[in-house]
Amino acid sequence: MVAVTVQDLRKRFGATRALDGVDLRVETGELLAVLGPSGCGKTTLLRCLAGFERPDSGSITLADQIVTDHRRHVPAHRRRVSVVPQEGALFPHLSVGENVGFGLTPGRGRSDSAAAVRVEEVLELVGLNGSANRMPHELSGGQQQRVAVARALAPRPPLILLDEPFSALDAGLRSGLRRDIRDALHADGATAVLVTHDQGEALSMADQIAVMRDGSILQTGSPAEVYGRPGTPWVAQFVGEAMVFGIQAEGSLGRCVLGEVQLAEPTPDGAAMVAVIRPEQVMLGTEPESGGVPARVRRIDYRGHDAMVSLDVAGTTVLSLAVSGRDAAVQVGDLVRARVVGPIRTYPAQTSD
Ligand SMILES: Nc1ncnc2c1ncn2[C@@H]1O[C@H](COP(=O)(O)OP(=O)(O)OP(=O)(O)O)[C@@H](O)[C@H]1O
Repeated sequence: MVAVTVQDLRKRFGATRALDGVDLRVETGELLAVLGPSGCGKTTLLRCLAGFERPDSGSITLADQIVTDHRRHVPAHRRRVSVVPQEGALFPHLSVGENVGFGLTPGRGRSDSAAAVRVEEVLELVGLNGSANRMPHELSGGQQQRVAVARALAPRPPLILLDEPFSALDAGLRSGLRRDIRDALHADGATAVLVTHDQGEALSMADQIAVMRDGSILQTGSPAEVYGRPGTPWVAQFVGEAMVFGIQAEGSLGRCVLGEVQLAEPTPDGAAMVAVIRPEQVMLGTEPESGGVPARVRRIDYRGHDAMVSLDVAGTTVLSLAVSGRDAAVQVGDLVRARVVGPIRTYPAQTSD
């Protein structure tokens, strides 16, 4: 079932086209991440969904109700959309329980005790059971964001908007928090849109990713689809590490700076193409019979369980991802061999983005 439909949404600020025809669908119970670089229009899209901003044209349908089109603009407070901002969302003078229960007004068939049960339920979902009587200043930044998510979940809104909710937190804290918040949203059956410029956040949390650039959605798909079958070289480079090389293709084989490679799809002979190669597709060997092409190790960025190895291959910089304890151990200055494994995706050379 579709929970949110956005059609041809447009919004200009003076000469800037912040939204340039955005189309989007979010299924009920799904977490969709809108991923794009700074200034691509993510916040404007989020504000239009929340009802804080009125677009110039296009429509938004929320739970089968048109909330924005050329005639209508349902105001924010009547959309029942919950927003989890970057930080500082809690009322400092209210306890955790009072913060979470804030939107749960008694009446309309809801009793105080039902509200209290719901408060405990959502606090448990975000891993903060038994914290209802604590005050916000007694909590860490990560715990405060958990409370903000619990508060967003509590009234069972048709849509929860998360605006880079972990950007103010330490990197070390973020991965566990992302996992817990994703699990809490799923366990409650919530429909959510997360806006972020952080590809790691989008890949690890989202059911679907919509990649945005210059006010438009370039590609929508599952994290595996967007990473494994990027629609354009730009998407490949924005979502993960990717190298783009010129390639001479002949049927299902291609020749590039890394030698002969297998192509994911046959290419028309003679067509000008580029290849997109990910660092994990470049294997290093230390023996002459390893195959591939000669490469000089220029730099190693060690990251613990893996290392990003920067190579010079005939004057071109090539990256290889080496997994500790599995791949060849190399040193800066070594002459090695670099070989591409697996099928390579190609794109017409004129595809600039
Ligand atoms: N109220 C406004 N007045 C004028 N220009 C605006 C306004 N809001 C946004 N813009 C412009 O619209 C474009 C999109 O901005 P938006 O904030 O939606 O992007 P973003 O992807 O959320 O960026 P960031 O990640 O940096 O927050 C930018 O060029 C921005 O300068």
